[in-house]
Amino acid sequence: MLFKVEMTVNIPKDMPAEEFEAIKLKEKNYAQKLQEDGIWMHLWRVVGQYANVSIFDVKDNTELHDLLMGLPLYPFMEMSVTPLCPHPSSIK
Ligand SMILES: O=C(O)C[C@H]1C=CC(=O)O1
Repeated sequence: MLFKVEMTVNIPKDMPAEEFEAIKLKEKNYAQKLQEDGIWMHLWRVVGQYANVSIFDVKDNTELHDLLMGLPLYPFMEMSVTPLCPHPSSIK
C-alpha cells in the first residue's frame, strides 16, 4: 500500500545543539535503512521549510503507523498521511 506522508519538524528552541545533532543522526540512519529496504520510496525536502514529502510502500496501515511512531524526530513532528491508489491515466 502506498502513502504520501508530509512531515514538518518543529524543534524546541531550548533543545541543546548536541541533543539535536544526536537525534538528527539517529533519524538519518533510520530513514536510510527504510530507503534501502524499499519501504521509504521517496524523500523530498520542501523548499524553504524544515519539512519533507515522502512516499512509503508498506503492507498495511499498522506497518506505516509503527514506522512513523518509531521516527526519532516523531515527538517534534506534525504529520499528514494520505493513502494513494493508481491513477487511471498513469502509464507506469
Ligand atoms: O529532515 C526531515 O525532513 C525529517 C526527517 C526525515 C528524514 C530524515 O532524515 O529526517
